[in-house]
Amino acid sequence: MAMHKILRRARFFNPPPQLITASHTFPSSEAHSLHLREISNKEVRNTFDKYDMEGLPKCLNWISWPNDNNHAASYVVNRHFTSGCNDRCTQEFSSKLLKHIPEYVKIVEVGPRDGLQNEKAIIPTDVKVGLIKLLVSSGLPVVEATSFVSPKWVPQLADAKDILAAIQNVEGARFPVLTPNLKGFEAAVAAGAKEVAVFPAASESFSKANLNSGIEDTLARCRDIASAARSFLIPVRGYISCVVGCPLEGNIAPAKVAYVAKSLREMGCSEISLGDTIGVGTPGTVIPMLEAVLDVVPADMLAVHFHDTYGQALSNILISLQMGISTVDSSVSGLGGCPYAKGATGNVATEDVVYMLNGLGVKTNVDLGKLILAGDFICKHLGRVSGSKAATALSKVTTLASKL
Ligand SMILES: CC(C)(COP(=O)([O-])OP(=O)([O-])OC[C@H]1O[C@@H](n2cnc3c(N)ncnc32)[C@H](O)[C@@H]1OP(=O)([O-])[O-])[C@@H](O)C(=O)NCCC(=O)NCCSC(=O)C[C@@](C)(O)CC(=O)[O-]
Repeated sequence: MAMHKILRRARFFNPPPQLITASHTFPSSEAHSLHLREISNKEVRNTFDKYDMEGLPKCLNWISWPNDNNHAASYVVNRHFTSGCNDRCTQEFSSKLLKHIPEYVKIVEVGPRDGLQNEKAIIPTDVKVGLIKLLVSSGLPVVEATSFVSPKWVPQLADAKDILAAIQNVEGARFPVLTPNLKGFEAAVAAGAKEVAVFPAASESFSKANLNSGIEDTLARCRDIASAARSFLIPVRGYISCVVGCPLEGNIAPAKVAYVAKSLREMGCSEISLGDTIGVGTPGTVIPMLEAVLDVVPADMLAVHFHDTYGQALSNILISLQMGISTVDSSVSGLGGCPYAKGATGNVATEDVVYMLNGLGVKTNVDLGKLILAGDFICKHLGRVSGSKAATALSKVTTLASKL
């Protein structure tokens, strides 16, 4: 195939990695063949210039940093794979399918808490603190740091006090912590917490399994926390677990979720996060649940919290955005799972959420390249590959770039 055809085709497969892959599949005997490993950057630039390909200057910038991994990664991630290259198509759709999508989405990173709480081997405190700092440096506005729960119930988070002490001077993000009862709330405040979260469930059985108390007793404890928090001017987030399905009871009726949401609102929670704890929801079950909750709590007070057990999290998030919700919980590298919800896998990966939002032209202020570095850091420590599809794909791109 003539080189200009290869390049023209490459333009439609706009991201550079595909361009590179394509180049490897064509014979280097071609007059202007683009065997990137064998020709210099200058020659690559000349080849692109010769064909005056629209959009390719972006590739050239990228190629001009071949030996700087971070640069290449950050370029690919931040410039090439953003809505920037899709502006036209985003605008076309915006009046129809995307008209309710918010311009900005607040991402609440729950990796250090929800992501790690289920890990069996105890992770050193300084690794958790290192992770939190990397997450903050990626631009995430809220990083849920830990939980002040019973160490007998969640041994992994027994170092909650030390974590808060170590991040007292970290600026740029808020660090809420989970508190199941007044004991936990008092310990959190003493350790310097400025925001807390309570976490009742919409399922009676799960509530008992997770908190050793039923829904009503748990709500009473939440009320105690909310009232104590008011006197400290501490905002309280209210989670609801099992909003579409429960590992013990099966399907959960939307009315039950709305009841708990209304109770949390009435006790003064500033934000209510709807948790699909075991990741069974699909848009088919999430929509009626959200409709019921939206009857009692406005969209700007709601967040969604999807686990990705069945691979449905991104579609559920998209639906939630279309229904006016603009706060999304996620966990770097898709870490996570609840120790009291058997079979539940990780939260939706933050990298995947940011990638999707970038593609939609929605602002998050998160630097995907830096976020991927945070994911690499914790995955290396855990000896595990990332659960994020976007991070995995983009890391391959970076590897290719570093070989150029
Ligand atoms: C609520 C309790 C404590 C009740 O547990 P309990 O056993 O009924 O509590 P208790 O009051 O009888 O006390 C038992 C022991 O725990 C101590 N204790 C009591 N409270 C605390 C505390 N705050 N901090 C530290 N220690 C505490 C207390 O002092 C006592 O110590 P002992 O005298 O035996 O030495 C327990 O069930 C618990 O800690 N549960 C937390 C479980 C948890 O963290 N699960 C995961 C988070 S939820 C989740 O993941 C869902 C979510 C939010 O992410 C949304 C989603 O994904 O959908």
